[in-house]
Amino acid sequence: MGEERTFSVETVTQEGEGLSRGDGFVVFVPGALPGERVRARVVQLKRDYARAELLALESASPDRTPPPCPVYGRCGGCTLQHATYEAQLRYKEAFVRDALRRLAQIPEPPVLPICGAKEPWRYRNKVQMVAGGSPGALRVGYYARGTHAFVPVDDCLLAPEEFASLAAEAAKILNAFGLAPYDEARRTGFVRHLVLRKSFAYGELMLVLVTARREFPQGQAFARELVRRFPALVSVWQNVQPRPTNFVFGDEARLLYGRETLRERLGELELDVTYRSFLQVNTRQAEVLYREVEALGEFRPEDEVAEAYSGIGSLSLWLARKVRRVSGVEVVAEAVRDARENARKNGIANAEFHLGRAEEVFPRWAEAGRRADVVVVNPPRKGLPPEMIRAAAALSPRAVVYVSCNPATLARDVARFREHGYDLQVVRPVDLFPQTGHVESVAVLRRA
Ligand SMILES: C[S@@+](CC[C@H](N)C(=O)[O-])C[C@H]1O[C@@H](n2cnc3c(N)ncnc32)[C@H](O)[C@@H]1O
Repeated sequence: MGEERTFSVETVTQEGEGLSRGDGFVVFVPGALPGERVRARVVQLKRDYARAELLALESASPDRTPPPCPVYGRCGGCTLQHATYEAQLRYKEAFVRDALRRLAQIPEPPVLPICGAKEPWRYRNKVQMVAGGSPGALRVGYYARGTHAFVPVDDCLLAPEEFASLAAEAAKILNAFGLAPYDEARRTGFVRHLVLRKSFAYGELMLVLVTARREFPQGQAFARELVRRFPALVSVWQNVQPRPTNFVFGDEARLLYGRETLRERLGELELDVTYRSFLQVNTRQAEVLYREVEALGEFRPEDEVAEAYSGIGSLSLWLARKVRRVSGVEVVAEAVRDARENARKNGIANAEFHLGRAEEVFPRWAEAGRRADVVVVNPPRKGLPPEMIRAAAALSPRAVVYVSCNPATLARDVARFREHGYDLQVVRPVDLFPQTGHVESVAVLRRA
């Protein structure tokens, strides 16, 4: 501990930490890039690894670029702003390839070049901000990495420009109403979060104020004031989260102004998005992702497709136009309702949506003798439970199209699918999250 040394950095992790392996011992140096020699001080020593604080660059990588965001490094959002976008794409391709090598034991993984984003800034259609500051001086921002320490952020460079002025106005109005940020320790105050959404196709805005208590007599006045200043605001909600949890939203909500949903378009699809439904946060790259699913999945007009984790049905509905029938399974009731409504609105009659846990619904289908020509899965970061993999294989599809937001769980699941007779054919990484270490992939597995 405290030792100061020079480290040669070999790779960068998804968390944006440089990794040095001198003498076989792993040292993470946050902020260092592959190929760099850095002076760093060891600040954490564990049995298998250490973490060191970057003091000086002895030789800088040509990938290095000054991070434009003033709170970069303090806010918990971005981890790769100090690398050029071209370098970020190289690193992300390597994350996917390395995970498949290490965790699926595929020496030469069939990874196609990553689809980078045309616009690596201001791409997010949604942000969840935290209320902080003090009574009378409420501000919005984000949590610092891995903690609940408040970092005020005036303008997040991943979010649309109007979010900065909308959040600032909301804070101003709340301060004028004497509404303070909620203080967990003292159990005082009112406002926990501000969630903002934008439809890129139509420019519509939605705001959700998450409060610690239900009583909000100024609610409608708050919404009216904001809408007067932001006519694009079509929907203002209050959500009540009385409990201290990591879930932003509580169960209870009230529409303060306007419509319940935001209108968005993905390709040819018109979507209604409620305030709590999952929509890929990068609208433009979501289209790129779905095009890749369509192209690599090699769907046929006579195909029966089963999609697990279908959300508000955007991918299922995208595919429904190319195949005979799509059946989606999703665990959130509102999302299933949205998906059915979206099917109706788009005049799509060959897509059906089922409420339930995919790992329970798929086995029931298999037991009932149901088959699928292609299974599509798009699970959360933790990937697929083993029973889901078993059930997907039991539908005996000719292919499984796996849309993943986590290369590590993708690689683990690819190895498990192999035990059920499905081999990895191809993977296409798609960058949905520029400036961060996250990477999305479309993997196609075929029956051997
Ligand atoms: C990554 S999102 C995919 C959404 C959709 N395919 C899309 O592209 O917009 C994952 C979805 O899985 C749902 N989910 C999580 N666990 C589930 C489970 N056990 N069974 C079914 N759906 C689940 C979540 O509610 C979420 O909508």
